Amino acid sequence: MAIATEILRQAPKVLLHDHLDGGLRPQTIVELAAEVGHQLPAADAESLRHWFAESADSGSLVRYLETFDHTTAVMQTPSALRRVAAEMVLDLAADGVVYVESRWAPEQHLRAGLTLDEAVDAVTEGLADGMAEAADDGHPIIARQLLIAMRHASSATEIAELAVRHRKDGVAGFDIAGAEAGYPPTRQLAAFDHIKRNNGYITIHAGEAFGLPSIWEAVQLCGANRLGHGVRLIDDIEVTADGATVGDLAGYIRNLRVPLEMCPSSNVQTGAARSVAEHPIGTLARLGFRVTVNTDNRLMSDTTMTKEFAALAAAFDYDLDYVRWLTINAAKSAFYPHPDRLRLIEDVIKPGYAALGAG
Ligand SMILES: O=c1[nH]cnc2c1ncn2[C@@H]1O[C@H](CO)[C@@H](O)[C@H]1O
Ligand SMILES: [Zn+2]
Repeated sequence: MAIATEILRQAPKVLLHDHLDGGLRPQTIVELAAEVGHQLPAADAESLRHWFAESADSGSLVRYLETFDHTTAVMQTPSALRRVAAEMVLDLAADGVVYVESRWAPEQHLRAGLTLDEAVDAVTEGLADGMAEAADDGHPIIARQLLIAMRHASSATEIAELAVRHRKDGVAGFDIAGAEAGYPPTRQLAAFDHIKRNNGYITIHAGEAFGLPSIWEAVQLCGANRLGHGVRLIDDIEVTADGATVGDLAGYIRNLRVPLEMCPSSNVQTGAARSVAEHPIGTLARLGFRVTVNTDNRLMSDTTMTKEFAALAAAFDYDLDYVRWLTINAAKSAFYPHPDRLRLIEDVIKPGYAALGAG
């Protein structure tokens, strides 16, 4: 039986892969664009919402990424970054998210003269605003950030240094994003090396628009502690009538519990999966990989954590206990101190599901 949407919304959820510049409220984009004189492809919030969802639904990661020109364009000042970050926290809290690591690429927010550090400070303040307001509303949430270096750019080491410098401000880790084909993770080896030398945490977008070599480099050469997407890991697995044959790379990832940040709706839009029902998450979860569920870009995919879980529950017949398992997977995989993670699981997640009759 399908889980009621309202139950999924109330269930505590942990979100590890959500782009700050992929989750703006359409109305906020309209207002911020008017302030800076940025020309939008649609005039009002509703048409803009449809424009993003339709344009991102292209079957190509490269075209999907073009839509971000219109979100980053309106996120160039401290007040805009702060507002967008605060609203992100509030929207997620209202959707039942209790912990989020929001990711964004500071280098894309310097066009109006901000320094990298000023940009990070603005987002840090926005996250604090959002957390305070959400707690007042009765929806407490912990919001941290991950800094992204764009994989085609040459500033990755500078961004890695920025991430280390702002660790005490809730910068939980470092990632690379952008077009994957032609930009292997090892291109940014020096940046990953800087993070590792400083005992920082790494997640890498890999195995989304490119296959196993990208995942292998990310894990074995760049030191990824988690994988963004990783859907193509399925290429290393052969499902047989009586089980599955798991290749060496997939076996390594499963054995060492490397978390997979899976984003079903986003993958259908970029063509990494044909449909949610055919998404590798079904097989990977069944085979015991450390699978987590994520939104990637709520604006572009017109999604929420509740919607992602509803789509998965419908496709794979998941019950609330399964949603709880996926949530605990995510909590265990957070770049958050271990004692805090345990507290989140024991004091928030488990009681939250118990109150809804699961666990
Ligand atoms: O699914 C994805 N794969 C690769 N890159 C992405 C994805 N979603 C967003 N971005 C890229 O990350 C930047 C910083 O947040 C975005 O501007 C977008 O270019
Ligand atoms: Zn992503």
